[in-house]
Amino acid sequence: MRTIHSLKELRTILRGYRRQGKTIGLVPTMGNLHEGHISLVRKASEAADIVVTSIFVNPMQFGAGEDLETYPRTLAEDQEQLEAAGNTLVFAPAASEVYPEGLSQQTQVVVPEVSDGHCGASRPGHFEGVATVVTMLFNMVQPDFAVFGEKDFQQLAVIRKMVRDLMIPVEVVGAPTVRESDGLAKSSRNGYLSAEERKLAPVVYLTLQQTAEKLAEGRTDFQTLEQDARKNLVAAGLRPDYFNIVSSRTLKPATPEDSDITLLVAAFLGTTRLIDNLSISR
Ligand SMILES: Nc1ncnc2c1ncn2[C@@H]1O[C@H](COP(=O)(O)OP(=O)(O)OP(=O)(O)O)[C@@H](O)[C@H]1O
Ligand SMILES: CC(C)(CO)[C@@H](O)C(=O)[O-]
Ligand code: BAL
Repeated sequence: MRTIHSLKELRTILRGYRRQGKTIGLVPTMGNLHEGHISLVRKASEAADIVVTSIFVNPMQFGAGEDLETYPRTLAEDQEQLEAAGNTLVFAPAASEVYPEGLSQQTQVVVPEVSDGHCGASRPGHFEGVATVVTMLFNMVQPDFAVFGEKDFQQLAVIRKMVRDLMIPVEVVGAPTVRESDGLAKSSRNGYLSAEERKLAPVVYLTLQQTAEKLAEGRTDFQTLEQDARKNLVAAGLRPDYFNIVSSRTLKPATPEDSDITLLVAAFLGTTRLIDNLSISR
């Protein structure tokens, strides 16, 4: 497995693979890898000859006061895990390689509507940063397909819409959320939790499950269910950012006619912001 920092070198190597007729799968990440990321790499390696995992903490998707500076950077440990998972190339560029003219000069990709609510409302500019860097990664790697986790449900919806609208010739593949044994979705940011907070964290998934059960029983009083879920999180010591019951297709508030419904949640435990989701069909 090779680690490449320069775009020029990446392009040269990938050109060689493409000439040999090899298929390329991309797994975009911000590093500090865990079993969730590794499941994406394994999925990619089942379908592609060459798997490229990018590791880049993208400054454009972080807002003021967020954790850009403190976000864990653990390249050596990440490389070990990737090697074991059958990854071919690690692309770990510096910010100056991705944004040579800085952020303010950068063209941006805006994906309206689907970016608007939920995390998009709480983190203004976040999905513009994600859509822009993912477009750039697609242009840098030119993969046949790219794998993204369903843990970041809205992000996946934004990327799918962007690829459709801009006719980007990359297949977007979703992969299920990998969880700890107590249900907590694996996330790099779980590492910020104190031991005490970590014990409380499973309530996020538990609340999703309890609400999904009520929906499966046929309840359509969505606002009451959302309020109850928020109260449940508060009672457990969390500070909910949002708990929204939406149409899985549009991410707009669910209606009683919707058969595919997704529950989206973001909540703070201390200063750590956790996100999760659960989809049901009824
Ligand atoms: N538990 C998980 N299961 C499946 N995929 C995951 C999981 N966690 C992250 N991913 C996916 O891995 C890719 C890279 O995500 P990222 O590097 O932001 O990891 P993260 O652990 O979600 O970090 P953060 O704590 O910053 O949200 C994304 O497509 C994301 O959806
Ligand atoms: C897709 C991504 C790598 C873009 O920076 C990031 O948002 C992430 O890790 O989910
Ligand atoms: N996994 C989403 C990346 C972010 O929170 O910035």
